[in-house]
Amino acid sequence: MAPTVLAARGVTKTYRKGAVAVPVLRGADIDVAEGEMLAIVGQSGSGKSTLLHVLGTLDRPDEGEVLYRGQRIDTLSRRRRDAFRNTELGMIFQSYHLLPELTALENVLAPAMIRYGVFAYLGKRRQLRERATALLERVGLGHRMTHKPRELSGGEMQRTAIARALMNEPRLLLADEPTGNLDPTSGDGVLELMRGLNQTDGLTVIMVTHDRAIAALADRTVTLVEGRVAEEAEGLRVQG
Ligand SMILES: Nc1ncnc2c1ncn2[C@@H]1O[C@H](COP(=O)(O)OP(=O)(O)OP(=O)(O)O)[C@@H](O)[C@H]1O
Repeated sequence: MAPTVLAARGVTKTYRKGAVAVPVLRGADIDVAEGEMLAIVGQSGSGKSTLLHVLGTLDRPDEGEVLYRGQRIDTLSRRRRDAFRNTELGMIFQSYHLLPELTALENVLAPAMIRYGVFAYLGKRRQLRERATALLERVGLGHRMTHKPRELSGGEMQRTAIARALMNEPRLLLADEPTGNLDPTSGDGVLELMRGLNQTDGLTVIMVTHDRAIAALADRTVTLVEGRVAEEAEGLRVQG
């Protein structure tokens, strides 16, 4: 059994809209094993994105703990959480979140610029550009390096976002409805790419989806029900 790389313990999260409290997570527990591809499913509004954001330190739980290799990460300062995300995690989103004024290559380089700071970045520029170029080639975008996001298709934007997520050599890829805005063919390409990164490079992947056919590509599926994480029986997942 592979060791746990990321875990949530008893996580609660309630959003407040005026006087109304909306409890979203009510004691969620999850263990993500090193090297697995895990799908998180659940009805719309069940808290899938909230859980992913908490696991990825974009959001803090009200109660409970988030652990990375056994160390608390939810209690880190904002600065250390930013650094943690920059070096250990790659994240991709349904709407890509690329910087519109930058080319595909510059978007992929951005995490390295943040990691090293401008001066150190300039010193390593050649090797970092080589890495970014190789990543874009790997995701099939060798011919789109100088295109800006508006000049790319949805599938190409998501591939660029994946290349960017890989720039700082993360151990984990967190994906929130990565194919939600894509046509089936582009979506399949993005999923194949993620599966390949998991199987060939050993990247641990956590993917939120509302689509059980997509979840069936993962090694394991968990469901969010009433703010808690329910493990699915193997047969249930296959039947979808
Ligand atoms: N920042 C916020 N402020 C207030 N309410 C929020 C906030 N973020 C999420 N919510 C509410 O929390 C609930 C869970 O949202 P979340 O996006 O985690 O669900 P989800 O399972 O990912 O949904 P979907 O599949 O529709 O994307 C929803 O009712 C949502 O309206």
